[in-house]
Parts: sequence; structure tokens; C-alpha cells
Amino acid sequence: MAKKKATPKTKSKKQFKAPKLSLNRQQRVVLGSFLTILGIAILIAFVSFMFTWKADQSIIATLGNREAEAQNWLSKFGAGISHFFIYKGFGVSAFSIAVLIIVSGIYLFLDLTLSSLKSLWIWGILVMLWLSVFFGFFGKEHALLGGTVGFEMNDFLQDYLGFIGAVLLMTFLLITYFVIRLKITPERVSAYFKTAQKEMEADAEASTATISEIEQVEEDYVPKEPLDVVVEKPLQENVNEVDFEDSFKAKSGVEKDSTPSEKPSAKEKMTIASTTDDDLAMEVETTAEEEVVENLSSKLVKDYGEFDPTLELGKYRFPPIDLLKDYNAGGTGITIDQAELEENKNNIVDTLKNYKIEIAQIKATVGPTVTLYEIVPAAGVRISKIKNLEDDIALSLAALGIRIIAPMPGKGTIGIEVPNKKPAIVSMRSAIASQKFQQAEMALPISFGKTISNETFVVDLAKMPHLLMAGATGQGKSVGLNAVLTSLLYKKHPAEVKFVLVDPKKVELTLFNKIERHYLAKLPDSEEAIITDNSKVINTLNSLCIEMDARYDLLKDAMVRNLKEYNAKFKARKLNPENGHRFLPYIVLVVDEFADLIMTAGKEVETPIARLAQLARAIGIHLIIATQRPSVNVITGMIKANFPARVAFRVTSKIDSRTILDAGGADQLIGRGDMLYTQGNEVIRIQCAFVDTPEVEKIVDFIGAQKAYPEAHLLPEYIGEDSGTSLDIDKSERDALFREAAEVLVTAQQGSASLLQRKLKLGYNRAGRIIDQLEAAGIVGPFEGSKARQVLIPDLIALEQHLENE
Ligand SMILES: Nc1ncnc2c1ncn2[C@@H]1O[C@H](COP(=O)(O)OP(=O)(O)OP(=O)(O)O)[C@@H](O)[C@H]1O
Repeated sequence: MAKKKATPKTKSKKQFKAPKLSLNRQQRVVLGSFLTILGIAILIAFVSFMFTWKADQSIIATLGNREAEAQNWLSKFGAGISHFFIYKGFGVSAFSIAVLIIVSGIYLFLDLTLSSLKSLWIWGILVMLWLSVFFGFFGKEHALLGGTVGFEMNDFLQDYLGFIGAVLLMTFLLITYFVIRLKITPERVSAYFKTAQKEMEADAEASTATISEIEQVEEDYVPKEPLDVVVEKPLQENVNEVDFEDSFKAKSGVEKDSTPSEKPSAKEKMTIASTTDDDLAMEVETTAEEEVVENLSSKLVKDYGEFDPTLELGKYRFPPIDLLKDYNAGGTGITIDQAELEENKNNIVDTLKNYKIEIAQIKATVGPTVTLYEIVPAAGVRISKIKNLEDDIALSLAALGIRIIAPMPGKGTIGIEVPNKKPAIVSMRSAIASQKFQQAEMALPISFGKTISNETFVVDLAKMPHLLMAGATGQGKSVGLNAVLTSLLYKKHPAEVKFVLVDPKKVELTLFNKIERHYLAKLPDSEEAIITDNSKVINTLNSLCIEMDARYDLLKDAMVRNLKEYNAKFKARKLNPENGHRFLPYIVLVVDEFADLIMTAGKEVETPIARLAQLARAIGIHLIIATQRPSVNVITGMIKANFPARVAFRVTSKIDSRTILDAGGADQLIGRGDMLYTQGNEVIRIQCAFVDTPEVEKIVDFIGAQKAYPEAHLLPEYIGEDSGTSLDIDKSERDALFREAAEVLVTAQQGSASLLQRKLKLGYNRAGRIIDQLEAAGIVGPFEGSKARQVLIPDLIALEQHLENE
């Protein structure tokens, strides 16, 4: 069955894609109406020609003459065209040309599938030629029947084959037509007669049968039930696969609904057929069921092509590479300084010798910022001994940022990384232009920079699936974030990825405001897409959780396991948008300064972040969280467990390095984009690609100047627990302790629920309720994360007045 399906699919694709692509809907309507009207005109002319051809014969030669008068209903045009097609052409069979033109026009006008149209034309013209030649037999008596072409062709055949030969050839062509076009085979003909005969017999029996006889007949059919399964199976398949297309749903619905009434007759037919003729049973099945299954999504794909999510911004152009600066253009690329290499090598060998460590071999790899010296110690030297000498070796090399990797994973050597005296800047331009990035077949490719061996380091954010970034201030974190965002902007269409940007520092990510309507996602009620207010972060995170749940429901409904499969199915038009299905872009949440967020909102932020991190990988929501302070109260166990991919820029202490990487080393980096990356086990040293603010600005300007969506991608609305309650609170429903509570807060000038709990000895819920009532009364300000609310009344006297004036 699968084979069967594949063949017509590819065939039809080849045949009918071209006309689909060349005309848009308006052009189709115009062309369609033109053809329909032209066809009708020709038809009228042809009909008229049947009566007026003799009268118009004389003016055919002088059609250009305005004075000449034609009898044809369509005057000279009608006379001319009819003369050409009927008299000179194919005789009466030329009528089929008019019909074909009308049908083509209707097809275009109604935007019907062109596949059947093409075969209609081919067969129509063949039939016309055959008829024309056939009528050519009578050409001498009736010139109009076969037309000149028909007569001449017939004459030609007769010259070579004789009359009998020509008749036999024409008969053979007729048989071929019946067999190929109408699929009439001897078996079908005999089967048809047999069925007709049986039906007639059954009718006759039924008319004479008594009620008991009918019951008897029904019982007779019971043993043949298994045949039902054969009939029903395709129907079930149909439902599984379809789910999506409403039109199909409607169709299958009709079929299902009609099953009770129609099925018995089908069953009857099958039963009769199976006892007499197996071939008939086959015919019934395939024509009724297969058609529908085949039609489902493939019909839509055939007609409209695969769904293209980028179509709305079809003219979108990706930013050109020239917007990025080439920092190495002036020759500041990686230079191999032989003297420096030699000096470092000697230093390493000498230092190790001082500690009685003999080296068998040493090899250097020069990277952009550091050079890796790989040493193979002489036999019998313990690795831990070298590792312990890390600081001593660093001292004797007089360099900051020495890192010892003992042993090098998978190499059997010990690595000593020594910073270069003249580090090279790795430009974002080179990272983006690299073949590795350009050819990356990844969902969300990120070009981080270059490894020690000068290879561009490209990873897939979708596989990470979340990224934690840490580094002390000024070590390259913001540049790193920009490198991530730039990578995605260079590789992903606005329809494919959306960013949710959280920037409490208010300056780092504001640049991206310009691409709000292209790439950003926001809450429906918020003005700015970039979130700078911590209290709004909570709503956004919860909204992302809602989006996550909604996406899981869609995936479940579509019976797929992840976003990639879902979108592939959607593109193949197997999911019906009317059932809520839509193309799902990846969502990348970027939080700059996570520490700040945790400090102000604590658990309220941590819980949704952890939930998203745990569950969102399959549905295409990926988190990137950056922090200056990688302390354990910021990067909690729960967060760490769900962020296997980590990036560490230089941090100030070994403890911080351990918190972020579960290993030391980040404290020994040299800064300026020198970073360590891990995705579980191996730690890789990378020089982060450098992208400066003006470069990012150029990119967002370039994108921002292009046609955009009407608004930013909207996330689902989240109604926070605290919002909306305040204004509805009725005065009469105020708590008995309302006044006392107001006095406590005004006296303390601190709007906190816990203060009320302590002073009035209340439970948490009641204190919370009173706070809401106080907010509604305008005594305390709105909720501000974990900070206490502002008290809006300065003292008790003012409170008295405020309450009296209410
Ligand atoms: N990959 C890099 N290559 C070269 N220089 C870099 C790189 N990354 C950062 N720098 C240098 O370090 C400076 C500070 O970088 P950046 O602004 O990214 O630090 P930061 O960690 O974000 O600091 P803060 O946390 O205070 O925002 C940059 O202005 C730049 O001069």
C-alpha cells in the first residue's frame, strides 16, 4: 500500500508543480474567466457555423475587409475561427476544443486541481483527432464532418492501408481508448453483467419473500462477517491519518454516518461477490476507500505545496556577512611567534626538570588566545604530580591563565595551556562565515568562537537543551550572549525562532527592540517586548509554562514526540489549523543577570524556570541564563540539574568555577572572551567570538528595516494571582482586622504580609487577603516581587482621613 501511494505522489509532483508556481490567485481568476468566455464564444461561433458556413464561404478570403458581412452570430471572428477549426481543421469534433477551453477556464476560476485538467486535454485532443479521422470516411459527402485534417489523414491511411486496414486501425485505437482511459476490461464487463443479473434476481426474490424469509437471508450472511473487517480497515486508517483535514473529516464523517445505511449494501455486494467472483470484490474496495486515504494531505500538498512558514515574510533577507567587522583584516590574526614558543617550551621543560619530571615528547598547538603544549611524560611519572605543580609551573612561566589538563581526554598526554603574549581577536564574522556554521544542519546552531586548535566551535542549542552562562563582570558575558543571538539571527528565519529577552540591566539587550516584530515574543498586554521589570518576568515565565503545556497538548494530538516531528507533519499539511494546530517556532528565553532576578523574586522565578528547564526541551523552548554571581544560592541544585550545558567566562574564585562547571579552571582564564564550555563531561576551552555593539546595531537595523509581522509573537496570557483582585474587593467584605492591619503597616511604613502575620498573629492566607484589601483601598502599593510593598499613606492621621473620605 505504501508503495502504491508513493508512485502517484512523485508523479503528480513532477507533472503539476510548474503551473501552480507560475500563477497567483488573481491571475488564475482573470485567466479563468477569460478562457471560459472565450470558450463560450467559440462554442457559439461553432454552432452558428453549422448553419451559416455556406453563406460565409465567400467572405472567408476577405475577412480583413470591414465592409464584408458575415452571417455567423459572432460575425467575422466567428466565421474565421470556425472555418479554421471546423472546415480546415477537425470537423465537428472541433467542438471539443471549445468545451476543453471552457472547462479549463472553470478549473482556473474555481482554483480546482489542475491534475485532472491536463489528462482531460490530452485525452480530449486524442478523441478529437480520432473522431476527425473517423468522420473522414464520410468526407466526400459531408465536408464538415471530418474537416480537412480528418479527411486528409483518413485519405493518407487509406492510401497506405487500404479501406479495411484503416478501419481496423481505427477499431484498434478505439479499443485502446476504452481499455486505458475508461478501464473497461472483459472481466469488468462480465462482472458488471453478473452483478446486474444477481441484483435483479435478489430484487425478484425480495419482492416475493416473506418477513421470515428475509430474516433467514440475514442469518445466512452472519458467517461471512470477516469481510466487514476488510471494508472497515481502510476507514480506520483514514481516521488515524486524517484527524487533520476538516474537509476530510467531513468526508470521513459522511462515510461514518452513512455506514449504517450504506454498509449493508456494500456488505451484501461483497458477500455475493465473494461467493461468485473475487475480482469484483477487489474493485469495490479500492474505488470506495483508497481514493479518500490518498486524497487526504497529499491532495493539499499537491495543490498548494508543503506549508511554508516563511511565506508571510517571503521576501525576508538574512543580514549579509559584511555587517560584521573583520578584526583580523589588519593582520592581527593568529601569529606564530617562534621565539615565544621556544621560550615557553624551554620554561616548561626546565620547570618540570626541577621537580624531576622527565618529558618524552612535547607538542604545541597555537590557538587564538592560548597555546596548548601537550607533553608526554617519561615512563613512570605520576600524573597527579604534574597536576599538583600547576601553580609552580605557572609561576615559572610568569603567566596568568595557565591551565593544566591532566590527562588530556582521549589523548594520553598532559596539556598545559599558556596564554599568548599577543592574543588574537576571533571575529564574529569569521565564526559566522566558517563552513562549519554555514553548513550546520542544526535546529538552533550557535557559533561560539574558536577552540584551541582554531576550529570554529558550533553547537546546537536545541540539543543542549538549555545553557547556563556565568562570568565575573567585564569578562565577556554580554559579548557571549550577543554572539549567541547573532548566530541565530544569521541562520534562522523570523518564522522559525522567537526570542523572549529579559534584561534587568536595561542596557544590554535593548538594541534588539528594533527587531521586535520580527523575532521577539511578548505578553499580550505588555508594551515593550524586552522585559526589564522583574515583576513582569514572573508573568512571562508562567506564560511560557502555559505555552509549554499547550504545545504538549498539540504534540499529543498530533501523535508526535517532539517539535521537529510536529512541524514536519504540519508542513506536510497533515494537521488541521482549524483544530488549533499551527507552525510552532522555537522559543529562546534569554535572561541576562539571573542573580538579580533570584534576589528579587526568589522561588517565584525559580519554580517556573526549573519547570521549563525540565520539560520544555521537546517542545522547542530553550533557556539561556546568564549570571555574574555563580553562587550556590543563585545557581541552585534544581537549576543546575536541568542545565547540563554551561559556559564559564573568567570567575573570581575556584568555588565559583566549581559551582558553574563542577570543576576548577574558570578562575584561571584570562578574560576578554576566554571561556570554558561543557556539556556534561569534557571541558573545552574556547575563545568567544567578538561582536561589538555597533555590529549588532547594524544587524538589527538591517532586519528592522524589512517588512515585519504586524506585532511581536504573542505568548499566552497569564493572569497572575495578585493582579485583578484588588479593585473588585467590596468594602463590606473587609476583614475584621482591616483597620488594625492598616495602622500596623502605616506605622511601620512597610507593606509586608509577614509583618501583619507577626504583629496580628495571623495565618499567611488571611494576612495576604488583608494586604489585597489594603491595596484595593489605596493604602499599600502593588505587588513588587519579594520586596515589601510600598505604603502610600505617610502617617496615622492621614490614614484616618483617607478612610473617612472613602
Ligand atoms: N570575545 C571577546 N574577544 C575580545 N574581547 C572581548 C571579548 N568579549 C569581551 N571582550 C572585551 O571585554 C569587554 C567586556 O565584555 P562584556 O561587556 O561582554 O563583559 P560582561 O561580562 O558582560 O560584563 P558585565 O557583566 O559588566 O556586563 C568588552 O568590551 C571587550 O572589550
